Amino acid sequence: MAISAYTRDEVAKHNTEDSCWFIVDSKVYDVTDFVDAHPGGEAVLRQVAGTDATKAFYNLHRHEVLQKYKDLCVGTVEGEKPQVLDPQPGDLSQVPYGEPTWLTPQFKDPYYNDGHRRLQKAMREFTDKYVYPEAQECEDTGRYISQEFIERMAKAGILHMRLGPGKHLHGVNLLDGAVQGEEFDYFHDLIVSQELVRANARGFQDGNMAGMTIGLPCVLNYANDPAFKKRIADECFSGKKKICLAITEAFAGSDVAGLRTTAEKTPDGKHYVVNGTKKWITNGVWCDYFVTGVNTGKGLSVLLIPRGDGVETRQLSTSYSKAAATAYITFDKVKVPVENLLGKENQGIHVILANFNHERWTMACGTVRMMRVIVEESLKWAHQRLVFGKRLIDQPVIRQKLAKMIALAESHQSWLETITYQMCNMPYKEQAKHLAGPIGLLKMSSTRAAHEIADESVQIWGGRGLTKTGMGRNIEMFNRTYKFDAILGGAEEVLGDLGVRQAMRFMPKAML
Ligand code: HEM
Repeated sequence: MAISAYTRDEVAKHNTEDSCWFIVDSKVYDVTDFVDAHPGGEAVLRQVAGTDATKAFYNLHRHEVLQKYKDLCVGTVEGEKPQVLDPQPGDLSQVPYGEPTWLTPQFKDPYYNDGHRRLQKAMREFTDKYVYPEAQECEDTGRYISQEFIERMAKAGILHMRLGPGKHLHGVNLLDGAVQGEEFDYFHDLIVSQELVRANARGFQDGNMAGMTIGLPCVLNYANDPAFKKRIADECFSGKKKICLAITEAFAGSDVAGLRTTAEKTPDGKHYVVNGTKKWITNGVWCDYFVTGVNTGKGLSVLLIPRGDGVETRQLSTSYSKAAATAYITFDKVKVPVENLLGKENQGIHVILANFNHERWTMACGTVRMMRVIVEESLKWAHQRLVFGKRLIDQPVIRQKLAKMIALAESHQSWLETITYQMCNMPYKEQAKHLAGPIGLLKMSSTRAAHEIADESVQIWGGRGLTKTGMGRNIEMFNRTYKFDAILGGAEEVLGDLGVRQAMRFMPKAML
């Protein structure tokens, strides 16, 4: 349909009961049939009928409202061009500090190659087109991730990529050839993690197969039978079956030696019988497989327990969305074949520890990207919000807050990239020795920085930063949920201590 052009005088005539038009950013909107449905009420729209309502609109709405209601746009103002950026799926942000340095055209960077850039572009488009709408709906309603969406990710190779570099990626079609599985390194991994976070829904972020990301590596690395491993991997990577990691209990969190879920062998030696409970198990509500930490008498063991007789899961209500499907699980005389043992009996601690660094590093990737989202949102808001006749950005106190937020986001991205570079260039076994400490410190420091950014941003946004809908909803979401990263995967204090204890091991006899 051809877009009509109207003069401002023509628009001005549409200020009657039967015809209500106004201008936003040189575009003409006919809201005559929408006034009754307008969430902000009819009166406010009637007050601006026939006028240019650009300032009023952007003081009260996010730009995406206009994208959602684009059908109300009937034309443009003759001789004028819209000034406000209209981001499309896949676009990079043009807001200063809205993207990391390597995605900012005027800067050079030492780490990323063409393959990384191709993957970033493909992931951004996928996230904007498919992840964002699914994430926002699930986050709001608490609905669980849909099977259709899981299969879409499986087809694009995203489920494979979530586990990081490795043989499981070889020969897999990754986002229509954006990257070859054989080339996939930790910078690709970082890109996947950081792009997915842009769906701005912390509960859904975990609901989006986080259990698989931390549970399936235990099977890939520690299954004792190749056929068994292949079957479980195929089922999970295709999205047909879902898997999660079930270690934590109400009795014991980080202290895995205190686990009270027991597994006793049957007299014929063919099964374990499992009894006990698990708490805060991400995705547990809808999972088919539980990679479970159990006490086998002389130590900890890890079993892959399929959902079946004696396994019950129920939803826990936490401060993020129910879309995360966080579960309380009970195992009541559950019979598990001995073939489902991962690693060796009583030596399960190795199975659990092996993936910790990757999990923590992935969480740091997410936290650091979310910090940047908050910086970008706050910069936009400070430029568009008018109070006492001035923009917020014109107040020195607001600029101070932004300066602190930008510095925290930028410095943590740089530190993250330095560590990622080491991960790319160090054998996995060496990483446990040399990088567990730095990764622990990075995660600890990122979540402390997130705490500062959440706090400062709410002060900038005021009531909107405390409101779940509308302009400040991402600020509200971040302020409510940043703590998940400060607790899950190792609490800040535990990780800080780990970082210093690792340094102590390498301390020379250096005297002052
Ligand atoms: C095409 C034009 C418009 C559309 C599609 C629209 C849509 C909406 C929507 C969806 C909301 C709910 C909050 C949100 O999601 O952001 C809202 C709230 C609101 N709108 Fe509009 N609106 C339009 C124009 C305007 C204009 C021109 C004004 C004022 C002059 C206005 C005043 C308000 C107010 C006061 C609220 C409540 C804000 C709050 O709770 O903070 N709207 N509008």
